[in-house]
Amino acid sequence: MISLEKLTKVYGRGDSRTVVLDGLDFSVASGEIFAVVGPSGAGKSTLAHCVNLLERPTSGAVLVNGENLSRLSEKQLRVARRSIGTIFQADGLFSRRTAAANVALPLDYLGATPAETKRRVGELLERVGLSDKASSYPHQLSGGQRQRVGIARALALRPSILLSDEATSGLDPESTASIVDLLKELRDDLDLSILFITHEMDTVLQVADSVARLDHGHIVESGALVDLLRDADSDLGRALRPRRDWEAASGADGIWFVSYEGRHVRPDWVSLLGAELGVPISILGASIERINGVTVGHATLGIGGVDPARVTGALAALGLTATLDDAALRPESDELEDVA
Ligand SMILES: Nc1ncnc2c1ncn2[C@@H]1O[C@H](COP(=O)(O)OP(=O)(O)OP(=O)(O)O)[C@@H](O)[C@H]1O
Repeated sequence: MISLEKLTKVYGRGDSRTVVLDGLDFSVASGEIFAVVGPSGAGKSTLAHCVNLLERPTSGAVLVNGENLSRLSEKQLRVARRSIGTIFQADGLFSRRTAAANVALPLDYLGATPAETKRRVGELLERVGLSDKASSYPHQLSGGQRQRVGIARALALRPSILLSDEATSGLDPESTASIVDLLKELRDDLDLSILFITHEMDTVLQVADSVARLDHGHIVESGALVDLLRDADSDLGRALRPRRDWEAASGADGIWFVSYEGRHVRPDWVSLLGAELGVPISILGASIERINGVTVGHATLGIGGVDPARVTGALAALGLTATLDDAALRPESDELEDVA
């Protein structure tokens, strides 16, 4: 478990004083992937550097399993940092070392015996599905494979926390999906707390259990991913939902946007809704995803010529809530562009 308590980072003094992180409070439990999203300049990189104590916070605390890392001396910190493994956007591999030798680096640094190192590196490469690439050099690996080597190296010292700083940015969708699957496996098998910092909303949708949105150094919204997606009033939930539905809907009349959790809803709810309202319903966009073991559906419906209160009532009778579209909800509004 990692907790931030009133974490604050200020650069400069006097007129050039900039508060980059302003009293952040959140925790990432063991077995949880907590994503932090935010626009450029929100403070994401600064947060990553403060979490692994590459930079000292100006005030506030970073606690790992109850130990306050921000109070430790440099020497104590070197030991404590082993509990946090970090993966970066650029995998940071040494080009003249094989995959195995890259993974071995932290073990070499700690003075592990060659036999111990060999055994552990073998385990780690197997863990990330690269046993057959031990002798390959970074340039002989794909971007996704290089990132797997980076993950194996981050796990070498058995951390309880994994910090992912834009680790999937720049990867193609297939490699991203495979890294996301690997992170979820690691979360479950090793009970890791994973702090996943990114600007990629699509990836958040695939990977996160919980999400926080950072803006100008503040957490402006946070919650469980499933709850945010179902909350018709959540800006973050709206920004996270698949955009194709909105594109399909633009320009049409009487557009309703519905998000629902599958287990509470009858599969034939759209037909039932049409029968209740006595009008045809156009399905302008729909998608169903499994998110953290829960089926979450999104549907964009065209329902013309019906009093909105009747639509809301009929949806409520089916256990659904919905938003009637208006311009302010469209992702092309500045506000939502900023979120991503
Ligand atoms: N060493 C520094 N001195 C002064 N200001 C800094 C320093 N490092 C970062 N900042 C400022 O802090 C703010 C947040 O920067 P940061 O790099 O953490 O944002 P970010 O969310 O990671 O952005 P991006 O997604 O573009 O990388 C920016 O306004 C930046 O100019």
